[in-house]
Amino acid sequence: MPSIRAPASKQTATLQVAVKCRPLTDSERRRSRHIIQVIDDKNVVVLDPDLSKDYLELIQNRTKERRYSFDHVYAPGCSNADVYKNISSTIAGVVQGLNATVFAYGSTGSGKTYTMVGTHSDPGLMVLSFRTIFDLVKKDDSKDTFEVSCSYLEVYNEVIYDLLEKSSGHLELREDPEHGIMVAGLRSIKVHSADKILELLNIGNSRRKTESTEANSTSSRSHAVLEITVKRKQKGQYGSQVLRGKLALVDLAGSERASETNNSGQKLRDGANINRSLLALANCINALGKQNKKGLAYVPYRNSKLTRILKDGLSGNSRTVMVATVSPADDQYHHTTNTLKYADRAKEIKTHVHKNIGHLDTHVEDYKRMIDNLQVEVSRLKMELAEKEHQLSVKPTEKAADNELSWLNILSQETGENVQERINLQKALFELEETNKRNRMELQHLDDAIARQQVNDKDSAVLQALTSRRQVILDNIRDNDEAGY
Ligand SMILES: Nc1ncnc2c1ncn2[C@@H]1O[C@H](COP(=O)(O)OP(=O)(O)OP(=O)(O)O)[C@@H](O)[C@H]1O
Repeated sequence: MPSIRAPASKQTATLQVAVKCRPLTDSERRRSRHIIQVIDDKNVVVLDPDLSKDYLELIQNRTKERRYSFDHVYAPGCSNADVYKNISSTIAGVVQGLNATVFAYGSTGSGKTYTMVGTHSDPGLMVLSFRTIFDLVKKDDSKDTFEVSCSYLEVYNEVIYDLLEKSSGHLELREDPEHGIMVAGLRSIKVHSADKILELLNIGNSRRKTESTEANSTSSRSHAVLEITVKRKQKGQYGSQVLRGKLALVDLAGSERASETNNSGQKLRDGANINRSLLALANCINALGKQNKKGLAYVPYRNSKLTRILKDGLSGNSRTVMVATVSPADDQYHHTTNTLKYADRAKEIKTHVHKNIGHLDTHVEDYKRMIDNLQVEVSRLKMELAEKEHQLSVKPTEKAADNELSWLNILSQETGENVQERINLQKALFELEETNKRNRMELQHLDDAIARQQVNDKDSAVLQALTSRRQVILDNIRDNDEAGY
């Protein structure tokens, strides 16, 4: 028997999109022009720095500015606390059993880490969020009891690591029918104060892969996800129930163009992997953004670990905030307009929010999951131990055999990864086929309705609407078919 009750009602929410423009850095101030004008708290204009276009624009009578509107726009003088003011109610919902996701999206050096983590004098959205959670728990005057726990992971080169483990092994994603995507073996630590989470956040950040790149001296080379779970136990007249809210705070690695960075070797490979998952994210945003207007589009979540982890935040049970970060420097124009293009599409994304209500037997599920995680951990430790013991007992003459063995290990690991990849592809194809099956059904209904209109009603406006909808669905089927190749 599933312990989480089917929600009585789901509410549709629209992804909240904010744009934050950072100030010019000292070195940029010497060499760059400021090309962003924040008109008011919802509108921003980006000036095209390419002066050679002046004449062309003039004769085409087109403006050289691009204007965008978002839920919120923050000028360079705004602090992280200013951004937080507009999302604090979303964070507060976590204490009431609702899920929330906040992610920063932008090119390298645009201010994502500054926004999410912040500094001592300007704490970021991660720090402000868990302060709110503990304030609300402390101020709560009901008889409810609370349990707050925290996990912190990074996705680096398409591999998941636990940032709260000193030497974390590779972690795998699992699909739990009840809880969705889970990371097997990820530590979740119970915390009793905001200071404790801050301590864990700092420890995790010190383990995070960062590098000095041409574009940013402390560039994040991995995507980091801090997850805070609040379990609220309520004792009522007829028994107890548990509300479980989950907050995912995401600091993405910076996208960059290989041609701009002068990176080579490992840095170049990192960049390619970072771009691969960011491209997958952009493709998901694209597909979800047009879903509303264009019927069912295939959403390629399975193309990267990052998009699988963010799936709930992008379309499932979550109130979600995207903070698009941009630099005002003229040499960042293409990055800025690219970020704003995706931010603009993200405004169309809908999620479906409901409270996570469980009864006390939810604990049984928790224990099952904990045992599951512990088993993964135990088998990992056993393997490490066996490997160490083996290394200690190997004599020099056995070195060759040992090399052979490690080669075989690598081969078997790679085979395992290949099999997993094929399973993922198979699942993706299955989802694609399902989407198209539903699109074809709608097409059939539309054809029937068009035929009826042509014979009976002959209302030209309705006929036109049906025909254009039919075209949209056909386009969609074609797009989806292309995605399947
Ligand atoms: N609002 C701000 N006020 C002052 N400085 C800022 C602000 N936002 C960002 N910066 C500065 O800009 C630089 C780049 O910021 P940050 O490291 O946050 O970028 P990023 O988008 O996380 O980059 P990457 O993707 O490469 O990790 C840093 O020196 C940071 O201190």
